[in-house]
Amino acid sequence: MTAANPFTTRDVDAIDQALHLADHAVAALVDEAMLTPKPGLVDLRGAGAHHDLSWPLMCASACALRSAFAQMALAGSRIADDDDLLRRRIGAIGRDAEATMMAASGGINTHRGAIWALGLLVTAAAATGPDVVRIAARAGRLARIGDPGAPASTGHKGERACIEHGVGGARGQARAGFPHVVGHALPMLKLARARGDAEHHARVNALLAVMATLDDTCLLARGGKKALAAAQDGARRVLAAGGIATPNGRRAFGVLEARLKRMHVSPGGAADLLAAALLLDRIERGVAVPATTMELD
Ligand SMILES: CC(C)(COP(=O)(O)OP(=O)(O)OC[C@H]1O[C@@H](n2cnc3c(N)ncnc32)[C@H](O[C@H]2O[C@H](COP(=O)(O)OP(=O)(O)OP(=O)(O)O)[C@@H](O)[C@H]2O)[C@@H]1O)[C@@H](O)C(=O)NCCC(=O)NCCS
Ligand SMILES: Nc1ncnc2[nH]cnc12
Repeated sequence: MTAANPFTTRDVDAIDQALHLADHAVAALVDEAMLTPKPGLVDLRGAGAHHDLSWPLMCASACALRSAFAQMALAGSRIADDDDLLRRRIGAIGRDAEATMMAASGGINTHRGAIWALGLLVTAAAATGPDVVRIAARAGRLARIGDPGAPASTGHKGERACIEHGVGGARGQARAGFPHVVGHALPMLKLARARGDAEHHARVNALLAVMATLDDTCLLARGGKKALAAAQDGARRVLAAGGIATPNGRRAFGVLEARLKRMHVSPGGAADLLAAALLLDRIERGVAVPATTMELD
């Protein structure tokens, strides 16, 4: 006698979809970590303006988050008719994911902003299908819902920078429906590919398009308004010179990179939003998940 299978075909499909979205999220984080060159950030050349990070650590942190992203995506498809409950559920998974990240990184903040952004996006994608505008809009709606399980204050540097400088930070970006992802990174990725930039150049240009106008609390917390202005101005100059694929753009990129290095600052928020854009790009294009990421757990 065989035991009855407690799972319906719908359950199995939802689990498959959740794992697939989680693999996309991990792959997007790994692609972001390894993208080279990035100004002030960890890349294959080194730790940029950071003293405690490296690309293998960023990749290990990304891989450790697979299960959390899958749980969020599963919640997104299962709790489709009660957004308040869904918000509470993914808040709890997100806080657990932050603890998982800290355990994987030995206590270093590798991906807090990314858990927030990509977590909301995989949750939304599980219920909307591959339309990136709808995914970002639904993620924004979820981010605007209060979470009674969240502490009144995180006490993090980002929150303090938001109060001090009057900016929205990671929360504001999500609540607005990820305008820098949908309106800056993804269009630049498409434009750069269309004009024949190599894929890694297209991705660097997408990062610069985010940096050019983002109120990045990672920069503000470390170097104040001066650092933010240097990053925004430098990114605009590279893009105005034709982007990283051109000789003038590369020269401007060198100037930007040297300036951020001197100031010991890094655009960590823009890096998270690039990863968010790479996630949506993968979903939109129906990219096959590479076998290496499928086998990570
Ligand atoms: C909502 C939370 C993200 C908490 O936000 P809060 O502002 O309170 O905390 P921070 O962690 O300080 O800031 C958020 C991180 O988001 C990134 N970021 C910054 N600006 C923006 C922006 N404009 N738009 C989007 N994202 C932004 C940025 O992350 C990157 O920087 C980190 C590295 O910074 P670094 O200075 O090196 O490290 P620190 O440890 O801070 O300092 P040092 O000691 O090393 O000097 C790196 O992690 C990048 O990811 C900001 O840091 C969220 O945590 C929250 O409330 N979660 C609760 C769970 C939940 O509700 N989840 C919902 C489902 S997902
Ligand atoms: N590549 C990177 N370097 C530093 N901080 C980051 N946060 C997210 N990605 C990052």
